[in-house]
Amino acid sequence: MYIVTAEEMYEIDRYAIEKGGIEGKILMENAGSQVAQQLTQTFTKREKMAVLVGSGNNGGDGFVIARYLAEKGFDVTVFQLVADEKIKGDAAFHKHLWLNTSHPLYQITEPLELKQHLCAYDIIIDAILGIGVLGEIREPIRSFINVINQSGLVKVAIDIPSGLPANEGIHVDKAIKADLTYIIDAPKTTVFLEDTSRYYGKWQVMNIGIPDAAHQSCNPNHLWRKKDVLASFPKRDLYAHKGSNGKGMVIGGQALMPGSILLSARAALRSGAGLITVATVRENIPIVASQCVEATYHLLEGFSGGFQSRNREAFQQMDAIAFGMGIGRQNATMLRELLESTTCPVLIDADGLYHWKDLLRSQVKRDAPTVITPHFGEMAMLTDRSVAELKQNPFSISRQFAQQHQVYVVLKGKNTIITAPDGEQIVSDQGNAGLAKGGTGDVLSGILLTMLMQHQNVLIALANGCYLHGTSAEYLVEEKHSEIDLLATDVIEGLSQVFRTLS
Ligand SMILES: NC(=O)C1=CN([C@@H]2O[C@H](COP(=O)(O)OP(=O)(O)OC[C@H]3O[C@@H](n4cnc5c(N)ncnc54)[C@H](O)[C@@H]3O)[C@@H](O)[C@H]2O)[C@@H](O)CC1
Ligand SMILES: Nc1ncnc2c1ncn2[C@@H]1O[C@H](COP(=O)(O)OP(=O)(O)O)[C@@H](O)[C@H]1O
Ligand SMILES: [K+]
Repeated sequence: MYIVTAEEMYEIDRYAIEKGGIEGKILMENAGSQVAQQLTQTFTKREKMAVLVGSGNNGGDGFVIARYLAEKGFDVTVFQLVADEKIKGDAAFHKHLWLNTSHPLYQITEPLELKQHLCAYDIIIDAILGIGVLGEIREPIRSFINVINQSGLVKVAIDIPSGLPANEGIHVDKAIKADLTYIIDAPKTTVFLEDTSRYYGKWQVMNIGIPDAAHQSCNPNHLWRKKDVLASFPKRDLYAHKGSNGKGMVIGGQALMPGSILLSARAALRSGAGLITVATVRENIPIVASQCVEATYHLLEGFSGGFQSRNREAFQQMDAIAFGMGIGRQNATMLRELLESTTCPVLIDADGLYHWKDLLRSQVKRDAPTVITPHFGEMAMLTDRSVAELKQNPFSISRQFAQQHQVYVVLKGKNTIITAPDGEQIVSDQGNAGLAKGGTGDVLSGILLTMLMQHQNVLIALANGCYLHGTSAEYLVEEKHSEIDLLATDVIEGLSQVFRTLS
């Protein structure tokens, strides 16, 4: 599935119309008929529906929806919230078809008038403003939105809740707070931001027959789904041996933090790693080894001094390395030497990100992929921005940072945004609030480590890893646990069930 900005959506429509030869009127017919079909399955004929239409093509969708609902015997009325002359083109065409049905059309100019009418209805279909909204919401639409939000009725938005911008980085002035949104063709960027996602309510994407070539013409971001994992997940070879399933190392764990490295190692093993070596300080080895008997151990030397040649030899045998879980914030020497002396992918997480920040000013020479996995707080630290600024612009800040430093960025949150050094982006929206606990990030690092050792394409490996992590939490909360009691260790155990659905 794709994720689009408003500009990309217009480009996709243009391509479908000009190159695909599908007229805009037909796309609008498809959009309206698809939404109407969903509405007839979700609501009953006892519920009275008010379709509110504005001046643009979003309003055009509204006329089509109303026509199909009426055809199916639903009690539906259209309220036109703009002057007649504002309705043009494809929307005017579909308004004409609605008028031909001889069902009523009321033109409303006053918010109070709308309020009085709405008393007689159960459901509002919001087709007032779509992705063409620009600037401050003008009167009288502004007041209409207030009336709708205060109505207490069920609000179903078409494509996007009216007034909400499609793109990140735009202040929300005034918008409908929908209970449900039927998104046309592809989710818009604001579906994935903390502040704006709440306006959508539940959402569902309507396929309106736009050819895939139209999407590919503008190379939009991807939303990673099970079918993408199934198409890209490496198959186990019948004659596989532990070497062919990848050798990986997790480096971290101060004396007071054995848990994080243990979680990463166990998650890496549960994700199918051939061999995992835990590199940690002497005090941790018996603790971690007692709970992770499948791993081998490397005594980490040179923590406070230089890089030991024993370390270098061990690191160079690996297919991928994860660094930083519970390692403490002192001394970036080891990370620098690790990055410069290895040719395998290196993933940097947790405290390791503080070491990496120290290295940003000096040039670290590296040809192999480097992956960083910050949460929003760590990303704010790395980019010298506030968390609030990041939450408003996570896509553009991640992209700029990944391109500038030539790294893969996994920006973790409810929606995890994965960015390649060339700017390509994938979103993983799996998971739930049960993951908002200490240790789940360490589990993710272990899963990603294994994916990195087994997949040629780093971006896809990372997207698959995030899918496994989030889906494990979803299955566990559906069947066994709750978001309250779920622990990081459960997420490791839950991986078995996710893998079974992939074979
Ligand atoms: N071929 C297409 O282009 C298709 C478009 N579709 C629908 O068309 C929508 C986009 O259509 P449009 O580009 O006409 O955009 P809109 O439907 O969002 O309408 C834009 C109009 O809204 C008004 N407006 C904009 N900003 C405003 C503000 N701040 N305050 C008050 N009024 C404001 C202006 O009159 C502007 O011309 C999509 O969201 C989707 O619902 C679908 O029908 C599928 C096909
Ligand atoms: N509300 C949420 N919904 C979905 N996933 C979440 C949520 N909160 C956290 N996560 C996921 O949980 C993990 C937390 O990682 P992190 O904050 O690094 O934890 P820690 O460092 O304590 O192990 C990330 O993968 C993140 O995407
Ligand atoms: K709308």
